[in-house]
Amino acid sequence: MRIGIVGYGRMGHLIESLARQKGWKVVAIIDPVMDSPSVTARTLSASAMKECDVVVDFSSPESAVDNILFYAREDIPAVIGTTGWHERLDEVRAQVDENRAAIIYSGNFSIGVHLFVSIVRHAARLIDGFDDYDALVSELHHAGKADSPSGTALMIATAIMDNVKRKKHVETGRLDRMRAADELHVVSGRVGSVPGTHTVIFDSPADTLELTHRARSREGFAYGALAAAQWIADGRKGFFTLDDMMGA
Ligand SMILES: NC(=O)c1ccc[n+]([C@@H]2O[C@H](COP(=O)([O-])OP(=O)(O)OC[C@H]3O[C@@H](n4cnc5c(N)ncnc54)[C@H](O)[C@@H]3O)[C@@H](O)[C@H]2O)c1
Ligand SMILES: O=C(O)C1=N[C@H](C(=O)O)CCC1
Repeated sequence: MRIGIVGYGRMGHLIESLARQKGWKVVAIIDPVMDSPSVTARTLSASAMKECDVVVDFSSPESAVDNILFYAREDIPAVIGTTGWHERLDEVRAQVDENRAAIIYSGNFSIGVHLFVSIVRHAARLIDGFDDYDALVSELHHAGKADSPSGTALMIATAIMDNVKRKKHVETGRLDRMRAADELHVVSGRVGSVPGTHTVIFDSPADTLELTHRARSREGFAYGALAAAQWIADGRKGFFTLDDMMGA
């Protein structure tokens, strides 16, 4: 497999080293600012990516949409790990479908988080029948993270909102007021080098239920992204999520 890496930061470096361990060829590394001789180009172009069978993108929230539309236009199968752009999902999906492209995206490519979201979905269905229980999502990440809330926290919030009928809106801001009963508060903290901790709290007057996923390193994200790279480069077309891949 010949892989291109877009964004050569914390995740890009790890993807490179795990891809090489698998015997894949790293044929392009794109980053506008990273000072490294491994970087092959500063910007995306057809010529910079011409040898790639697949691209793995862990870049920045600001560049994600333009990058995805580039992969779609150039018909390069792509794994999008970058977060912070999901509010433009519908617009991006329409263009990807129009180009009959091959894209898989997820706010979190770790298999453990995929399982965690399934567990939360199931727990939310149970909690839906017990009005005494309120809910909250919290996420902690390293101080260098550029976006909040995390893409994972938004996936978890969706799993709760889809299943707890009394929760109708997600609130991600600081609250200088009382929280309404139909709001699901998603809170973010940034500290040190935490790779990613997500907690769901279901709280009643009598007790508290806490579900936590705690990543020990970034390896889980990178392994999942490389599995997705193999899957998306297989000739399939469409705009997929990690759930589609796991379901298949
Ligand atoms: N989906 C997942 O499993 C998962 C896991 C970890 C991180 N992430 C997300 O991946 C992204 C990157 O995370 P990170 O910790 O590696 O960040 P990072 O800041 O360490 O690295 C990002 C790199 O992207 C580069 N970049 C910026 N604009 C670019 C562009 N237009 N083209 C190419 N490169 C560009 C930056 O120069 C930087 O080197 C974030 O959005 C983060 O939330 C997702
Ligand atoms: O380190 C990051 O940045 C992470 N981003 C993803 C998110 O926003 O959920 C996944 C966890 C790590």
